[in-house]
Amino acid sequence: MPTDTKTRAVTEGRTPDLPQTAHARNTGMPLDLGWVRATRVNRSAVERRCATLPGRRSVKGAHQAAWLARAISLIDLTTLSGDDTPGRVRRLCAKARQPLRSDLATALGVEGLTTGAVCVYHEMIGPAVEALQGSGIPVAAVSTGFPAGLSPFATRLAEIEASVAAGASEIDIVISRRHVLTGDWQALYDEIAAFRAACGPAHLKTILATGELGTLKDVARASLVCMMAGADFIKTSTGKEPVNATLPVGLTMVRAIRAYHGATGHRVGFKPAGGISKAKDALIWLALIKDELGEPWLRPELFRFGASSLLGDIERQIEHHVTGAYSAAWRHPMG
Ligand SMILES: O=C[C@H](O)COP(=O)(O)O
Repeated sequence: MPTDTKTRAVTEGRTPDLPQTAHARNTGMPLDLGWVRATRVNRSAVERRCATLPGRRSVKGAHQAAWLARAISLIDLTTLSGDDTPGRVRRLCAKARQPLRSDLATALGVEGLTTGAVCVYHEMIGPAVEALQGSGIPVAAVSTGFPAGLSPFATRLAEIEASVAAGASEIDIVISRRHVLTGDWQALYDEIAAFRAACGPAHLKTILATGELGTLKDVARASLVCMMAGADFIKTSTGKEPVNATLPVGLTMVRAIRAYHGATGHRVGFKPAGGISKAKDALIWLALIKDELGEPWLRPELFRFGASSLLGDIERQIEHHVTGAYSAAWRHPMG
């Protein structure tokens, strides 16, 4: 297909232009222990459903490029390394501002496309805020003793407040896994409600660290409790657990979001994170969200990928779509 035909098809099928309706924050609700304890998950049904996703939902050509462009707009471009430096964060922010090479963005008709956010540790908020000035791209900070979440409670609250004061408008907290593992739902609710209060205007993303929760039933119950306590997003993983974002965990969480929306009218966002590094996997996640939650969730206010290396692979696939050739992965550095 000649490039101009491809370009037109992508532009017609482009998806980042969804109407940006105002999104009311989840205000939470009192802890409903009856609902929490009655929640069950049929693991084999979930696994069967997930097994059908990769084959059934493959999109090709211009549609695939359009979905990949949409995926870029939904990435929390992340660096969470002990050796992060202001220079690395500035390079990452430059990538967030212009995630696609300009000839590729032009060919797809997505000039001005940016990632959904940049996600960093507290000490890197300053350089990120400075580098993103004027771009409208939010800075997200991981918090509350990320990734284990085992520092003193007062320290975790103070960390949130410090990150908001430093300019983070999204706070990715880690929950106390022990509250889930011991079934202490009141303690989990109280913790998340306090984190939400400490966030003030910043949006609260609650990381469940699902790889450490044991069962899908507890993933569903923890998801509900976090939403009842006022989470704006529920997020799978820190990226540091041995098992991170899996489709069964994702399906369980989005069904909890759907149930909560049905009961309260509040739309809570979803962020799969950790180990999502291939464009084809991003497409499967988007298909899952479209099937289970529908189009309203496919925008940055309600869906993000937490990913440090996904963008590079997406850029390679888009380059292949536009030019017919693949470039080496090293030509798409992140930071
Ligand atoms: O929240 C984001 C994750 O830490 C990123 O994980 P990743 O490095 O496996 O993409």
